[in-house]
Amino acid sequence: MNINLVCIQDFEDHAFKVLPRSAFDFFRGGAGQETTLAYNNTAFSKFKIRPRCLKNVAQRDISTTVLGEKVSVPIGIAPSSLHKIAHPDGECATARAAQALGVLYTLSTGATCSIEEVAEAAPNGLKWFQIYVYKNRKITEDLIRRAEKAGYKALVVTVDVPVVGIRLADIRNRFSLPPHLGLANFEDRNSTDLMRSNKDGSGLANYVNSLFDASLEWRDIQWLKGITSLPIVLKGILTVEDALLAVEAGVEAVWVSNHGGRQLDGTPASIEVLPEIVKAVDGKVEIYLDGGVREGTDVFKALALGARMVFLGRPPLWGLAHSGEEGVEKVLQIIMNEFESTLGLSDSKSDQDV
Ligand SMILES: Cc1cc2nc3c(=O)[nH]c(=O)nc-3n(C[C@H](O)[C@H](O)[C@H](O)COP(=O)(O)O)c2cc1C
Ligand SMILES: CCCCCCC(=O)C(=O)O
Repeated sequence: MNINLVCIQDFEDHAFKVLPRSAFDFFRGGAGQETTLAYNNTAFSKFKIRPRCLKNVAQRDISTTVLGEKVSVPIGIAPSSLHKIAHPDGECATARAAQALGVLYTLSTGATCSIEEVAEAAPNGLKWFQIYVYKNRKITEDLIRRAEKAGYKALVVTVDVPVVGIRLADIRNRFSLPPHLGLANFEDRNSTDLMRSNKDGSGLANYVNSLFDASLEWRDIQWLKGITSLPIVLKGILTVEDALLAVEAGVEAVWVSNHGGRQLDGTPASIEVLPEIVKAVDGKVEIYLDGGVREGTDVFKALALGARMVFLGRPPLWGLAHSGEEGVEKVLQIIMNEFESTLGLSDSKSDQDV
């Protein structure tokens, strides 16, 4: 391990050097002029930490619980697709690293290792499964059955991708699934081949816009609740109105997110809208946040503003690109250490004090 890589930005800089350009752009990029992507990365600096002192922080506990399950830290791994583009071990390596550190891992529908392979690679780690709703509902239902059977503990339903965001870099690069890789959760080659059809731009956009169900409505959450007993987490909420509708729909948690700036450009940073959502939801369900979390101080700020957990999207991918499982572990350790240090320096013993 290169000891010069001491923060998450160092791992991103390293990934820029080693990944093919279209892969790096796919992972890093956002939608449109990337204003939301940039807000996500800068908005944390608007919030300042008020440190207290002399409160005996010799013993610090960074663990917490999420939907009733113990995790070693309130930092989880957000779902992201196509990990084998970053490293041949793909999502199995990411899940193993998460398991080693007691970190919650969320597997994407668009993974390059299957639901079952990841469950086998990290049998003792806490794992959630992220689902997209397909026009062909049977596809979604089958994925849910497999996730239940394989021991995933919650369903993360992503609601901010009725169509794919306009990702200019992917269009310019004609981004597509490399020929040696497949969408491991699908045996049907025809649909996977849609992701390779990049003559007019992004193959990923062709796939999503052809297959995902853009007619999804709030009442479909009842359909999902009716076909699974897993807790449901709604990912991609950015307004008080939708957070309240989510609570009314009976979901277990709301995940505040703008999809890492990859969907609608011009939306606020997720950390900006967190306080109003927390206030409106008033403790009725758990609230999580992702988008631009890169340092332990960001974790602290999100918790102080009412999030129960934060999630990392790109950082594990940078670790994976560096050295597979070991690199993901290193990235996680860095931010866990930073968070523990922030607790100490602000005179907090645990997330209860934040
Ligand atoms: C390369 C990449 C692929 C992603 N794939 C998915 C996905 O399959 N499902 C999903 O719900 N979110 C996906 N996301 C969004 C992340 O879950 C998360 O919301 C976002 O990356 C958080 O922002 P951050 O990267 O600044 O941490 C993806 C993000 C990236 C960067
Ligand atoms: C099954 C393919 C999923 C592609 C969507 C990936 C995604 O959400 C992203 O941001 O990229």
